[in-house]
Amino acid sequence: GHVEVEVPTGISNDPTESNLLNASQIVRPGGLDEGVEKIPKVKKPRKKLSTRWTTKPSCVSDDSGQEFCVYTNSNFANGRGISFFTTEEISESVKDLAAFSEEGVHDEVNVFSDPPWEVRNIPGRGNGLFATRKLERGDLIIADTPLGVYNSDAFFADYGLGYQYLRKTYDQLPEESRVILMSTAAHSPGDPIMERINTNAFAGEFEGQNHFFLYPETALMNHDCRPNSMYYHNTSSLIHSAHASRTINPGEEITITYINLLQSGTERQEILKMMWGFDCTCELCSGSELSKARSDMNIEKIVQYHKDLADWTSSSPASPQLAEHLLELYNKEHLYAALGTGHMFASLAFNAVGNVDMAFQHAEKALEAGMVSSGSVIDDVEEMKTLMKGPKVHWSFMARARMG
Ligand SMILES: C[S@@+](CC[C@H](N)C(=O)[O-])C[C@H]1O[C@@H](n2cnc3c(N)ncnc32)[C@H](O)[C@@H]1O
Repeated sequence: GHVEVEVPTGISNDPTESNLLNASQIVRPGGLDEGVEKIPKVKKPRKKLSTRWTTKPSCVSDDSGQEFCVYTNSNFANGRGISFFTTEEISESVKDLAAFSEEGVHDEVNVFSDPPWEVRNIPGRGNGLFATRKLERGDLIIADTPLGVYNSDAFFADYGLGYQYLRKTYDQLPEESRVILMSTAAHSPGDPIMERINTNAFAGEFEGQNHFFLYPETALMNHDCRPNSMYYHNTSSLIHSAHASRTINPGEEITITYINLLQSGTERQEILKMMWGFDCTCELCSGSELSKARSDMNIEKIVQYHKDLADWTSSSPASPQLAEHLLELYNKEHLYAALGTGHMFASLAFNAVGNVDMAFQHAEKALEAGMVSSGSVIDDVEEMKTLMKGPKVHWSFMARARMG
């Protein structure tokens, strides 16, 4: 038969598509695990890891004969459970991930006994997270594992049968987790599981293919075009964590971005309306025409500077001054989550003209910022570490000075 489910949209975790930034064009991907390193260790009794599916997989094929099956492990993450709707090959490789092979990997996540926030319902935007304590840049806000991971190729242009398989991903979870999943919002009527994926799931690459990840607690965060937190999704531990990207005061709503922020206000509003059904009334979107026009201009400049700084040909206008200007623009635009990228660019730009001291200083700041940056930025961590070990043997050293 066919899997016949419409394609969900998904809050993107894909750096090439709609992360805040895409700095990794010029750098090689590095350690994807940095995002969770600093969570404090708490000893807790833990259940044994199990890589065995707790329900017999049920499968369905598409037109080309590709099979997609529902795989559930109800013991995952200390009994929270997880369901995959993906290929057999991926279901096999998943077993080697830290999420399934490292004992205690989920002991500090999915714990919401004393969070620094509370859930409040705001007319016009549903539930949201509001800070109950003061948070500083880098502080952990929320970390959870997905209840569902769905291969995007398992979604086709029609409905019906496919929904039955989505339903299985849900039915096979432990009862408590089913309640949590159903308590997430759906912004359109339709199939209850499909619509929850549509409204809440994060899109990202997983084992070489695009998938949607449903993190039900993280899903409580509303969108802001100048968010005060930044998330990072670890595809090995399957932990999604959000950290403050600036100081957040008690009572303030904690927000993330659903989209690439380096787009004009009009573009942002169109996408948010189309994909999540709301008119963005964040501070930036409801500002004066003049302030919005200024912001659009700054964003255009930022996008151009990114291109220039990532361009290592002799015609590139990149320079340390240009990188410093980029950092100023991030601050002006309150794009605090992007500062790590700015420092990374600055470090390379200084090293490229042989200013090792400044290259080192910016590399340090880039690493400091790593925790509050998006996945693509964290990939740059290795790059900065290598540069700090030996700026003069790093590929960027004098790279622009030599071009003359
Ligand atoms: C991932 S959920 C966020 C949590 C949701 N508000 C709830 O009640 O569970 C996404 C949905 O929240 C609403 N939403 C998110 N950000 C919003 C915003 N800035 N303004 C209005 N509605 C928003 C939209 O309905 C959107 O489809």
